Amino acid sequence: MLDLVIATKNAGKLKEFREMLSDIPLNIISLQDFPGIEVEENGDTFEENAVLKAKRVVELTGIASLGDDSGLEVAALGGRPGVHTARFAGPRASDLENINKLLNELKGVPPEKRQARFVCCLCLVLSDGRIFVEYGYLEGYIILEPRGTMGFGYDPVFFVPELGKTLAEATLEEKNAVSHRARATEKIRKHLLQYARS
Ligand SMILES: O=c1nc[nH]c2c1ncn2[C@H]1C[C@H](O)[C@@H](COP(=O)(O)OP(=O)(O)OP(=O)(O)O)O1
Ligand SMILES: [Mg+2]
Repeated sequence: MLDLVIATKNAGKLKEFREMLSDIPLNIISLQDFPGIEVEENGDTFEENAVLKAKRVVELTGIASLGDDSGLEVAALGGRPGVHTARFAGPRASDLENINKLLNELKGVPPEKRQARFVCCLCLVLSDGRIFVEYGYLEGYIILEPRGTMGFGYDPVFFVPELGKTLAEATLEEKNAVSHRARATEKIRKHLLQYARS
């Protein structure tokens, strides 16, 4: 069975990928298995960063890699925090600090004007250098107070109308049925199947 390195340090993303890709015969590893690898996420777009992550890992390991760069675009903030979502409240910000910064910036904005979307850009780089890029999106609203304990990142404040709950109130299966990451993964699936068979 071939290895696939998910080019992430985020345990929440990794858990979602493991579940979504469980039917593909690949041995899924991550940067937890390569603690020395640091990727500077200095791109101006999700795509640049997803490509940076996967290319760097292939360069350093020689193993095929899937990079995920994702984030939140909030309409009332003109699309911010966007590519800066992970460091919204500062370079080493925790999920809680980021959520608090977001809720503060949206203070006074009424519920119907709190539309947001999650964006996920995935980049698959094979060891022969071939590159595939796909996007997925999830529309929702930023609620006034965090709700739920599952998931990671901004999940407790992201309400999904099609689920009738926040992403942190959704099970892994429910989140994976609709999420930006799941939708991008569906589009990249055929390339992963082909790689697994190669
Ligand atoms: O499904 C999600 N549910 C909640 N929050 C999410 C989700 N997807 C992305 N996000 C947030 C987390 C982080 O604040 C930023 C991604 O930043 P991003 O650089 O892509 O990921 P990361 O730094 O956590 O891990 P890594 O770069 O090692 O893959 O957007
Ligand atoms: Mg990151």
